[in-house]
Amino acid sequence: MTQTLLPGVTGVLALADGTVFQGIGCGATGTALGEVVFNTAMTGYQEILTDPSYMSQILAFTFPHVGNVGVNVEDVEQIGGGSDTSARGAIFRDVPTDPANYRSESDFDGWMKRRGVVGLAGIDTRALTARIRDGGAPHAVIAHDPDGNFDLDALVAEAKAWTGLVGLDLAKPASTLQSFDWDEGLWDWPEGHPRVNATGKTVVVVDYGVKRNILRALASTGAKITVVPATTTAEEILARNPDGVVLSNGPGDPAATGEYAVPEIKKLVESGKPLFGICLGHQMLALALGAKTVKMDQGHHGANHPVKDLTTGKVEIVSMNHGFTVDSASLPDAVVETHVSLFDGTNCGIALKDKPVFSVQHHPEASPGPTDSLYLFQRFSDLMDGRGGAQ
Ligand SMILES: NC(=O)CC[C@H](N)C(=O)O
Repeated sequence: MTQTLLPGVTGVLALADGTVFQGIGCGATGTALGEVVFNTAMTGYQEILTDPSYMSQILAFTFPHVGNVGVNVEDVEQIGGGSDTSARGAIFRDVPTDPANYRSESDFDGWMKRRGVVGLAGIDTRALTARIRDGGAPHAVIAHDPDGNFDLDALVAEAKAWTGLVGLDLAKPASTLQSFDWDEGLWDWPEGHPRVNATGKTVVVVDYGVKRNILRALASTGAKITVVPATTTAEEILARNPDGVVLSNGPGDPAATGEYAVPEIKKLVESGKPLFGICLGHQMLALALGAKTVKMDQGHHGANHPVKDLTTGKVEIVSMNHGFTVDSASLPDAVVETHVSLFDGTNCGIALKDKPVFSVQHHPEASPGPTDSLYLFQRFSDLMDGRGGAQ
């Protein structure tokens, strides 16, 4: 197979099946390998690109104009690290624009360069999206070279050789190595993120690649928060005698954490402590309860997904970012399905019938929005207070 490089091309996306999208490079130069997913959110590009759950993925934004609000230090979701533990590449319809916003501290393109996010603009993102919709998320290499030197066959071969996210444990590499305390609350204008004086319950958050806004939303309920590494044992967690435990979001295949995380979560469930799982934490909890997880044909990545809370009958518009899902047919009898996606009927939440344990697939912290699901942090707080059930 020989591909023809068009004149003036400085960025390419080479898919494992040999398809090559050619356009204008932006952000960091070099190459990055990953699974290509599209995100339909119209805002929040900085939060999205710094969400650790996008590790080993290349993000295609369906919204065409990106960059107009610039970047700042407040909107970074990752606790530490760069594009090695979040999105590696980004694809845009238009070349990122200069910032025009009072919160902007720097331009988006320069920030991508410093972070090592390889960018590609000027391609037909609608064609790419339609392709992902029809054929699933492809393995690909994104490349940016201002001189336009690309060995397309070699890039396609690299994409083809990658074995992908199934079976890949990324929670451990995305996690903090050391425990730390957290007291920053949810952002509000004009003061920004407040320091919260914790008066409520003590919560241990197990970090599988946690987003800062999960910690902020918890802190804003008054909880005193300690974050611990992904490999912390149930015994070590319980030795801290927390009022509740949160299992965070994170990248990679939940089933690949079966060696170190799932057995510990099982013990946490047995301990009877209130437990709240989010996204990867939800999937791992489901595995610990005996259910199965599978790779989705169509992952969910966006900020306008309708989810129904079956316990109240209410529909919430939520932020989503997942490529694996809990197989609802595999849920054991002790588990109630509490939330479902109104897009495709996939499971979005579970609770245990006889224990204070629940979890959701979507992102209740949802920075930059929507905030419909913030009530779940209160539900967890109430559960720790012994008020209300998990469902
Ligand atoms: N946001 C998350 O926690 C993602 C969970 C998991 N890595 C998935 O893709 O489904």
